Amino acid sequence: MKEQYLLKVNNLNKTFKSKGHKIHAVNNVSFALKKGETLAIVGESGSGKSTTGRLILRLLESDSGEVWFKDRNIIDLNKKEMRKLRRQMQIVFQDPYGSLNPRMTVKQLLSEAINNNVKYCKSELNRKLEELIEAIGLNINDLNKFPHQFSGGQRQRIGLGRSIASNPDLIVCDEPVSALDLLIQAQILNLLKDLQEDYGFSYIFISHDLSVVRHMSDRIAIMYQGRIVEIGTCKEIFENAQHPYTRLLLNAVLKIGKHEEKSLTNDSVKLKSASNDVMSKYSSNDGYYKISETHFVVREQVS
Ligand SMILES: Nc1ncnc2c1ncn2[C@@H]1O[C@H](COP(=O)(O)OP(=O)(O)OP(=O)(O)O)[C@@H](O)[C@H]1O
Repeated sequence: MKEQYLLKVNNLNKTFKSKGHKIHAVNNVSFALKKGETLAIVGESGSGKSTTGRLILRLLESDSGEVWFKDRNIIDLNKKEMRKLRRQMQIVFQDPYGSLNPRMTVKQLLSEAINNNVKYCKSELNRKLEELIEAIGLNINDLNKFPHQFSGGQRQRIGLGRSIASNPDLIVCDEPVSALDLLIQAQILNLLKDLQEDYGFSYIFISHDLSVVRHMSDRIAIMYQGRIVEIGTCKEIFENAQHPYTRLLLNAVLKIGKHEEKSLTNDSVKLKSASNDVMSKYSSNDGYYKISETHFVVREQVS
């Protein structure tokens, strides 16, 4: 793998079996990510975004494909090697509440993450705790509180604190703001950007909402039914989208009007029926969509 890429994903595949049906959740997905870069993965519900994120961190095992992180194909690593590497690859979930142990104080939650695979002495741990609580915009007095004593936005800050505690290189953010109201969303997005500036993380930012990723991302990958159908810089996607499905997602954002940039993609039923119309051109007789390779839009070829 070339030096400049932190992560390179090659032909990743994952199929699930559900009630006798086979679902190709991730279908030949390839992309690369540079150090300090943010790549957004956007698509409607069920398009395979979360599965892609989980495969990259090996929270889920792929059927085939490669995931090069720095100079190693992590698919080949054993459990012990992977556990060690996980300090460098973290995930932030939509609902941090589910991943925060309600019986642990913030101090315990953050200390556990700081000490993950490394043992710090007490004074060094306290110094790291202070630095971390300040970085996520909480107060030193908050260290003794429990998760239920915080708002949703504050809980997301704690989740983020746990993810950055090991100073990772890559953070997969899986819909990190979609459970929050608009004002709090903006605060968390700003925090993510500030942290990236200070610490140099690379982000894979998963969202169903193009308007959320617009000010966050260097590049955007559009996913539809397990495939990346278009990938380009933020400017290219917003100003010169090539794929009909990308244009459909953009229409959903822009329909609201110039002044209030808010996405209609939350209305997944409406979007689903519209996308079925748009994509029916590419549909095969057996009911499964086949997006021909010629409609896969890549502007930069990665090697
Ligand atoms: N453990 C599983 N077992 C069976 N099917 C699964 C499993 N996980 C995901 N799927 C299916 O794989 C497809 C992709 O799911 P995935 O969660 O990756 O999509 P998504 O784009 O992240 O959607 P959402 O935003 O709703 O989470 C969906 O059809 C989903 O139902």
